[in-house]
Amino acid sequence: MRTLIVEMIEPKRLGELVTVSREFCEQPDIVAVGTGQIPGSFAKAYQVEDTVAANLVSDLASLIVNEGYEVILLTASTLGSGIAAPLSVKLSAPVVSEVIRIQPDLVVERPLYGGKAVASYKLNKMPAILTIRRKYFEAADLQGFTDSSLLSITEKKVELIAEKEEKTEGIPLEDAEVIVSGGRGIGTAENFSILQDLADLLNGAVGASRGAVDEGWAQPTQQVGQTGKIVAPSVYFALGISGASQHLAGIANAKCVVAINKDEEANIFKRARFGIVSDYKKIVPVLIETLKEEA
Ligand SMILES: Cc1cc2nc3c(=O)[nH]c(=O)nc-3n(C[C@H](O)[C@H](O)[C@H](O)COP(=O)(O)OP(=O)(O)OC[C@H]3O[C@@H](n4cnc5c(N)ncnc54)[C@H](O)[C@@H]3O)c2cc1C
Repeated sequence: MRTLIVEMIEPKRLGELVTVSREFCEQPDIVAVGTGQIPGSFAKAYQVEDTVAANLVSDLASLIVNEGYEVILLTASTLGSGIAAPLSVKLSAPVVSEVIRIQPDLVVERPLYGGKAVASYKLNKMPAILTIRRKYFEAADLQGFTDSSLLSITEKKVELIAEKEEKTEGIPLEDAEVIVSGGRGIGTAENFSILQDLADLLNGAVGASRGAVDEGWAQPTQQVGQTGKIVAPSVYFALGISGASQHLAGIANAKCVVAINKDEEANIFKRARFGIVSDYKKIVPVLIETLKEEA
């Protein structure tokens, strides 16, 4: 099937979409968004520097119709979701968002109800647009680079006039292999510093439940869950977090969850591979000391 990837030039994201594309075709085409060389080997590559979704939709739609693409793959990101919805309207094409698995015969799966269920959809009409949830597909190893031709934008509906990088310290939650998250059970904003110490030792990042964010102990950007970040670390520490379904929705793809909670009935223990029923203040300092000795 003729498959088109539309994505920012970022090897990991492109690699994940290339893996997905192999379910539909041997070699996809790409519209690479941004500047720089396009990593990997694509049948045909177009490049567009404009990163504003609203500006890309009309010309993307024309390209898709002219070239006869059948499957359009984007990441479930701000850009991908920003393109997918209006593109679907313009092409009268179905869109399935947050896809986590591709099954045979054009069946795709996505989580529902904050990860409590998985829904399967059969794609009956082409072109079909899929946004793919990050970290559910192993990124393909992209060798070499592909030359591209320019995809010109006919109408700049919105102009990006400034981009100011927000200073965030440490590793972004979405990329972290280890996350140490705290909830309302942490007790105070100051107590979060011990979570940072543990995260630093493990080269990880500090996350939080909405409970902790609502208390003002952590930043909204640190919130994990249904209305926060969807993360997929190798190890996720949940300290003083009860394990509400909305929080669990954010860690559905975490490989190993370690929970420390005073309440042995806490729901988080149902999701945890390792659970310690205790006050985190007794456990975390010991963990930190042990890790320092091992280092
Ligand atoms: C529409 C909607 C969207 C939501 N989105 C999100 C979201 O994205 N992310 C999210 O996290 N929540 C979200 N929530 C809120 C969610 O329902 C819970 O209220 C929230 O996750 C609770 O946070 P918590 O576990 O930190 O707090 P609590 O539920 O108050 O739990 C605190 C836990 O800490 C334990 N504890 C206390 N002291 C200690 C100690 N010293 N040592 C160890 N354990 C201790 C307690 O036993 C308890 O289990 C959402 C809710 C709604 C309605």
